[in-house]
Amino acid sequence: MAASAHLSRFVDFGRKIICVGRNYSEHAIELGNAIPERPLLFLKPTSSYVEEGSPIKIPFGCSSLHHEIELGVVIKSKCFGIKPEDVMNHVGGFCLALDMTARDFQDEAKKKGHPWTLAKGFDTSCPISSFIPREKIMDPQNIELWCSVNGVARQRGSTKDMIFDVPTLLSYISTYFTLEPGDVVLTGTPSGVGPVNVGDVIEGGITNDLTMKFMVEK
Ligand SMILES: O=C(O)/C=C/C(=O)CC(=O)C(=O)O
Ligand SMILES: [Mg+2]
Repeated sequence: MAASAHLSRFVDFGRKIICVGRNYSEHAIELGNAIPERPLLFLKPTSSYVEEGSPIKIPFGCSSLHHEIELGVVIKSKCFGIKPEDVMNHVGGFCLALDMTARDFQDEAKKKGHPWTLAKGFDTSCPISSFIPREKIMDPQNIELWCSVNGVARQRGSTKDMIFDVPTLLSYISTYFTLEPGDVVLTGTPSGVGPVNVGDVIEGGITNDLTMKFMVEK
């Protein structure tokens, strides 16, 4: 099946987008957070997906929209309570994603002890690349991720530096959520997150391989 057909499958299935936060110590530190002892999870609705060719929209009232480049893991088969050594059998492939974050909304929510739903789950908060078949990424812990804004480098990191690796994350998540075909797990962002404004062009990629480009609009 063509890669694009796989993409429409996982988007059309419209299951869950499970996100991991603070999974790179340099990023946890840059925002003044402690290193987590267990994976920190939150969800985005599938209405947050946006594909290349459509813009990222700044949510109403947001004055600090941040980019976060992340490796996404696409689930191919239903599983629950899976051990780390078995969980990769349920992975169909990967994708690149931006966990767009209304940082001002998030800061306010953090102060009040409120959930991050508005900060992380608004429409267009999950720009996503085309599907990357599993065979193209033999080792998900050896991927270089980068992100630039208007051609200026902002983020560059290696998935080697994840605090919790992909099998550990998926196994942990599957202890609490049934993972289903089409679910996407965003594995956290390396350091270098920062603001974007109307008219900016965000590009992201995996070294020497897939790239994606999104324009920011009001
Ligand atoms: O706690 C914060 O201030 C911010 C945390 C995040 O936005 C977490 C992530 O989404 C991430 O690390 O990728
Ligand atoms: Mg993130």
